Amino acid sequence: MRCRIKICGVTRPEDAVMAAEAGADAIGLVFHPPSRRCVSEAQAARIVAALPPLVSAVGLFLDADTAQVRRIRSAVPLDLLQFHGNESAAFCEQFGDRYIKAVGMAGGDAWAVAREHPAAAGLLLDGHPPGAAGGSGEAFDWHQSLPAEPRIIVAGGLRVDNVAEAVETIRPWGVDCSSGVESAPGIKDRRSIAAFIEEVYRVERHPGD
Ligand SMILES: O=C(O)c1ccccc1N[C@@H]1O[C@H](COP(=O)(O)O)[C@@H](O)[C@H]1O
Repeated sequence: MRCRIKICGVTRPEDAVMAAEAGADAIGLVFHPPSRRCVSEAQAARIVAALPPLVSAVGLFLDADTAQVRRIRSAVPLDLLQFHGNESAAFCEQFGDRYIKAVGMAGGDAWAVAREHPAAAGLLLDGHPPGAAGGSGEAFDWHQSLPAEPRIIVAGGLRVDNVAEAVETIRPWGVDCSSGVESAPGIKDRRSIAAFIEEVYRVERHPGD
């Protein structure tokens, strides 16, 4: 089974196209105003409009209120929602969209979040402490015991030089990378994205190399 790849924190249409052309399965749009990668609705709509077919657009929220999520959903054609804060299952499910629930692995309990969100399409394990924002480039201990779940997405501090170890150790459904493929916050780097995606493909073809 091929490990899916999401490139998150995209702020420019050209970066979304570049990621898709390099092989990304999904791109992420951050709707969290304090983030340096936060996009406006208009910016997000332009990015999604530039995406080729069969590449998903994921909208990332962090403890946003219902009205904000609804407003953005109706302005931007998103394929999936990603909730990166302390959102309850009832909150996440109210929108009727498929969603990914993030777990802050620095002190977070992945089993508890998995139990609390049986309807989540994905469980994204990130390196940040629960309650803090993600996108900080912090990895978590991939060798710790994790829920045996088919829907795990590994995030947090992934880069071209460590993604192979994460994939080999956890064998996740997907990986998600933001700061590790940037030249500046929100500005994606073509070579880093291409190298990152190639590395995921390589480790799947030649595990253990
Ligand atoms: O990218 C951000 O600014 C951000 C802000 C708030 C919550 C999450 C955020 N990013 C997500 O965090 C993970 C890991 O990112 P990184 O690769 O360690 O930089 C990923 O899903 C980002 O989109």
